[in-house]
Amino acid sequence: MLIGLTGNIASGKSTVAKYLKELGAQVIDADQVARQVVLPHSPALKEIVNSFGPGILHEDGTLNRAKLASVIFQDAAAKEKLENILHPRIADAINRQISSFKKSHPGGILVLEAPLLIEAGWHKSVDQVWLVTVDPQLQLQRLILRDKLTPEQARQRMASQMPQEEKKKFAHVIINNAGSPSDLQRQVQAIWHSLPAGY
Ligand SMILES: CC(C)(COP(=O)(O)OP(=O)(O)OC[C@H]1O[C@@H](n2cnc3c(N)ncnc32)[C@H](O)[C@@H]1O)[C@@H](O)C(=O)NCCC(=O)NCCS
Ligand SMILES: Nc1ncnc2c1ncn2[C@@H]1O[C@H](COP(=O)(O)OP(=O)(O)OP(=O)(O)O)[C@@H](O)[C@H]1O
Repeated sequence: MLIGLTGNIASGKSTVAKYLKELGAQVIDADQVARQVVLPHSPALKEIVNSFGPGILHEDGTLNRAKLASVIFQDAAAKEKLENILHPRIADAINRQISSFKKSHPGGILVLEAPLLIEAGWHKSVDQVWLVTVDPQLQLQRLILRDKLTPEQARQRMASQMPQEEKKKFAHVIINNAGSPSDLQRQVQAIWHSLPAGY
């Protein structure tokens, strides 16, 4: 069974994924895969330099993520350009991991944690969509605190994603992260234990 775990920025996906791992789930983290495809000398990094210029790299040849973020989160065309370079490669890498999991764990549960699961259309390939939701005020607070962004930068990042209300239409399970971390953990445990027997 493949579960697509999604939610907007700083909604709490990684925290949910951490609790799921404690329960024995295997998790693929799409943000992590996105980092692997842009390692130095990768074809994706070369394409990014061709599109955004050599100034998008640090002196040591690694991607300057903060600089790229400041470009794409205030320019929808630049964001689309980056996604066109990265998403096919991220999808290929994820599909390889899914195939290998299915071979090694027939009938097992695999979680794909992906912020853009629905925007990228990957929700069509999973068995269930689990959506982590959070009130925008709390989301803003948690995002500023975690990533040390200005309120303006945080708002730009939030505005670059599909509104949470729209995502609810695609969700089989909604995990409301308005409470404490232990409230969240209890919800995750309850959902996990309600999965059909055999998984
Ligand atoms: C712009 C980049 C370099 C910023 O890197 P940074 O280390 O600051 O952030 P990180 O990668 O940890 O992402 C943090 C969060 O930003 C949001 N986010 C990232 N990319 C996007 C995007 N293209 N559109 C909307 N939100 C995004 C997600 O909620 C994500 O969880 C990086 O996010 C990136 O390469 N994005 C493009 C690839 C992508 O679409 N990744 C999403 C996973 S499929
Ligand atoms: N219930 C909660 N109470 C307080 N803080 C929380 C709660 N849930 C998550 N957080 C904190 O909020 C921040 C965002 O959570 P998390 O990193 O899990 O979100 P995310 O959805 O994975 O974000 P991203 O899309 O950026 O990867 C983190 O600093 C996390 O520790």
